[in-house]
Amino acid sequence: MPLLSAHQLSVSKRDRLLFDEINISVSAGDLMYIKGPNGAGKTSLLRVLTGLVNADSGSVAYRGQNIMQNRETYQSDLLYFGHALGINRSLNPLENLMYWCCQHNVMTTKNAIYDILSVLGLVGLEDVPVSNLSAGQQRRVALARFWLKTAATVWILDEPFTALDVQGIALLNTRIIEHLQQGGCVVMTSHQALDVDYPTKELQLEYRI
Ligand SMILES: Nc1ncnc2c1ncn2[C@@H]1O[C@H](COP(=O)(O)OP(=O)(O)OP(=O)(O)O)[C@@H](O)[C@H]1O
Repeated sequence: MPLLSAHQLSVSKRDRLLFDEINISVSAGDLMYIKGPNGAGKTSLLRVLTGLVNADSGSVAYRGQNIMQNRETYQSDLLYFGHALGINRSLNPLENLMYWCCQHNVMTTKNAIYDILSVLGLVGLEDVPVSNLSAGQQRRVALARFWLKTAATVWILDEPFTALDVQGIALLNTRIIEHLQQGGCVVMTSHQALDVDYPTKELQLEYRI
């Protein structure tokens, strides 16, 4: 049985049909790459897959159960990384991540977060307000979630490489592959070619007039 499946999804925005009759099946170890030009509907599709918004028609299932009837389990097994980072710019990285862990029922310690921030190249910046960090450093703070929410099976990632430097991209690539090898699945968009040595499923969305 697939971890995540979608059946006959259709979404319109402002009278424009973005996509229809989309079917998706993603199993443990699968990396699915949603491709398409700006405005094609990639983010809209990802948001439907997270359960944040409803499709006009069709359904999404996690482990064979509709996510609307299975909301709590799905949310606790899901890691969604969207365009908005969801970090408070007045708080420092440590405070942001402690708060995020509380919100998402992730058990952690300050020391564990320090270790992850170190992996992410943020040593010495733990106590600096996020507003004083560079764009790439702010993304790295949010990326710490990939190391924190280890129980999440389904990763849905919208342009996760944005603003990252070469080393940051390599770090994230490695973490994604590790997650897949541990039996997770990933559905993602990216405008840059994926630098991963891993079989990829692809879904191409076209810009419809
Ligand atoms: N809440 C909304 N209300 C109205 N229109 C919306 C809404 N969200 C998205 N759209 C429209 O839906 C279309 C698809 O948007 P979406 O963000 O899904 O595209 P995308 O493929 O992710 O684009 P990009 O590559 O630029 O990120 C766009 O034309 C956008 O204007």
